[in-house]
Amino acid sequence: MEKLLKPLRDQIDAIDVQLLDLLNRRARVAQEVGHVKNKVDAPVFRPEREAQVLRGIADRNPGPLGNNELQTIFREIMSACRSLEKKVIVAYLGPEGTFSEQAVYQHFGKSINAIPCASIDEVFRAAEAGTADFGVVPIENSTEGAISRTLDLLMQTPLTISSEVSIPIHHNLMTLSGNMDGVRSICAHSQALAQCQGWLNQHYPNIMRQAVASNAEAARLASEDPAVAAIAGEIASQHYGLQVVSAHIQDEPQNRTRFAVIGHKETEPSGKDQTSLVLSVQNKAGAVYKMLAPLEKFGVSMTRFESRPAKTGAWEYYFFVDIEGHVKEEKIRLALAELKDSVAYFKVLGSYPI
Ligand SMILES: O=C(O)C(=O)C[C@]1(C(=O)O)C=C[C@@H](O)C=C1
Repeated sequence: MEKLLKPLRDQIDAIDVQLLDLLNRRARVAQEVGHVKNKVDAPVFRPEREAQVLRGIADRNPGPLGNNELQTIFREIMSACRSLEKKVIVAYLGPEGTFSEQAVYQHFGKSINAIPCASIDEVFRAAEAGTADFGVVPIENSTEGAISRTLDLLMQTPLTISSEVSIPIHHNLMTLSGNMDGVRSICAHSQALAQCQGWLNQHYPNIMRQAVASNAEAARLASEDPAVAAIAGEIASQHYGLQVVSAHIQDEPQNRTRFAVIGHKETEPSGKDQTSLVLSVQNKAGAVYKMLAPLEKFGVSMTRFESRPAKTGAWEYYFFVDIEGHVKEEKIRLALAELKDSVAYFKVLGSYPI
């Protein structure tokens, strides 16, 4: 066998030499880009450009490598090249081992400084104060709906949404021993407990459930106490030395969470974008219908519509609306100008690639 492998491995070695040369050539060009940007104080991280590069890879890919795998590789190549210009600092809802951390690396690649924060509020503060270039916060879960704290803070912040990341959420039940002998409580973030409640009711109806600050915190508790089981993602089990008792216990197999990347910089059009808005209208018959009329008039598609109580006690609502297109596109500009005139509250949260 070794005899057959040798010439094939020689081919791989020769290709790797070429890849090495090409990667470093690419990195040197990125350094030049960095010098050009430096002169005019332009942002290093350009989400619209990275989205275009990744789309281009998928469009031109002849295989046999899959688009997802190639995009993961190119994400890391860009992350490494970008770090030669500047290592971006990203604040996220920690501790380490959470799905938020996974979202951070999926979006920015590994060549960054990732800073775990204790709360969603702290992520906003870090990005607002400039301690971090960007913040990553959960915005919506496909099973449990909106993350209300994030929506409330998005309304108040001067930051804009510069990108969005969506990741599959797979929950696992884990303990130190890998079985449930002697376990008296199951700990997780309240969202995770809610996302697994059907499974828990069926399999462990008599074990107490306890909501804690994060799934990673639950994993940390389980790593210190054999009577505690945690529900968390795979990274947390590795991080805290736990064994998975049951994998993929979420009630909804397609469970996903969307994260917003927030920062001071607005994202330029990438050719395939969406815009997030917050709107409200007076509490009158037909007001919501009228609010949306300009979108229909200019042929703008709405991809999300979510209402939140305005906390006035008067049955008034804020509407979180996503539309297709970028604020810099003529059609969107016209539709929003008209919409703005007809509503009581109007805020553009950001335009970013989809
Ligand atoms: O095109 C740029 O602006 C670059 O800085 C290069 C590059 C890349 O490696 O392709 C790196 C960082 C940016 O976020 C976008 C792309």
